[in-house]
Amino acid sequence: MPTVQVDLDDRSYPVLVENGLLSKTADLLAQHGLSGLRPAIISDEAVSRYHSKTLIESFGAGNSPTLHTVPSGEASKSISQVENLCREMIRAGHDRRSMIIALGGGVVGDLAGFVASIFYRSIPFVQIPTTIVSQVDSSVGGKTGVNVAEGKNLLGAFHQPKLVIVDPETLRTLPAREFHEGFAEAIKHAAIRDAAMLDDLLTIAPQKRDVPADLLARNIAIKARVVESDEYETKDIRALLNFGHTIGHGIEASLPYGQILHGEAISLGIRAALHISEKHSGLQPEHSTRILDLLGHFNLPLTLPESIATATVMEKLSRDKKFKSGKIRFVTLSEIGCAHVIDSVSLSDLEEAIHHLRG
Ligand SMILES: NC(=O)c1ccc[n+]([C@@H]2O[C@H](COP(=O)([O-])OP(=O)(O)OC[C@H]3O[C@@H](n4cnc5c(N)ncnc54)[C@H](O)[C@@H]3O)[C@@H](O)[C@H]2O)c1
Ligand SMILES: O=C(O)C(=O)C[C@@H](O)[C@H](O)[C@H](O)COP(=O)(O)O
Ligand SMILES: [Zn+2]
Repeated sequence: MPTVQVDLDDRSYPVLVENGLLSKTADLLAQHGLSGLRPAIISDEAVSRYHSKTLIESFGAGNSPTLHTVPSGEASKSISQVENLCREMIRAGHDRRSMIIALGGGVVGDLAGFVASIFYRSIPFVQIPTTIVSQVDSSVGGKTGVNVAEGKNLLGAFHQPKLVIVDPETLRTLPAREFHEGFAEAIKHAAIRDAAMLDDLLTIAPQKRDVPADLLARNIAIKARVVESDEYETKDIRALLNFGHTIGHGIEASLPYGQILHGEAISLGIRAALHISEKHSGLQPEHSTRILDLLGHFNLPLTLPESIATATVMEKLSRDKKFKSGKIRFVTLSEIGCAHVIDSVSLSDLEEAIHHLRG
């Protein structure tokens, strides 16, 4: 089975990628030394409706997990849901001998991972991602957390999962819009590290919920290699995974959470970052066009909704975690596959790039 090993000393773990793995979860946990822990599944209502039965049935009669759900969508990535889930788990008798299984997209993974990082001062967790965003990106790397009105992911912790189980078959129940949005992150990985993968992504038919396991695994491996070189984002290497996110997060936080999906906001953020890359890093316009065409292939937005004011995006992005001492650190491409963090981008460059998204 395609497996991506994430090597992080005593926090290392494998990412297993194969159709049908969801129904084998209990055996996989046992094979990875996790069967002695009492499982609590955290999911959202839509994902739970489709997939929690298969997961729970994998445990048979013994060690049956408890199930805790939140409403579907970005608004659930909140500190109030963290408290609800922790209290529900305490009432269900969970303690330090428990583990969390996050079953869902990036919202569930980030939320459940954060709960795991603080519950009884931290318990282990396993990711079972069910969207493209979460399969290629959020389930790997240990960034967990929640949003606040002031901005995206501003509260959180680094907490690596013990195991990631990717079952591409779970994607078959994803609505079209949610399937498409995930490709913004997959395209981001190719754009920063692997030009050839752009052509492989173009072979995916956007109307089908079918992504080859080996292509998923290769895309996941890009993220894994970056995380291994800079787990805590202190060396300007992991920050490269933020390509498209400075303006993208600003756009996402400018509307009530969930109105624009994360991948959709990142598609816009990538277009703005390409524009800045042409001005500041010598990116050739035809390279931008290649990436924009691929975003278009997955029906991703490239034009900013009129209802979003530039000033609001500027205010939200001012809290970007990459900024240091008020200085903007921005991720650009000099060519496809070559990303850099630069500090020559000014506030007026950002404003101009947001304006560019209106055309
Ligand atoms: N931690 C990280 O490194 C990281 C990386 C990328 C994104 N993120 C975060 O991930 C979040 C976005 O994740 P997402 O795009 O997966 O959103 P999501 O988790 O909200 O899922 C999107 C929608 O699809 C539904 N859904 C999920 N899986 C389904 C399935 N298999 N069948 C039917 N419906 C399904 C969900 O109920 C939800 O309504 C954002 O909060 C973003 O900040 C985190
Ligand atoms: O894992 C990372 O590092 C990333 O930057 C992945 C991003 O796709 C993801 O959206 C992440 O949550 C953004 O990180 P943040 O630190 O800017 O919140
Ligand atoms: Zn992202």
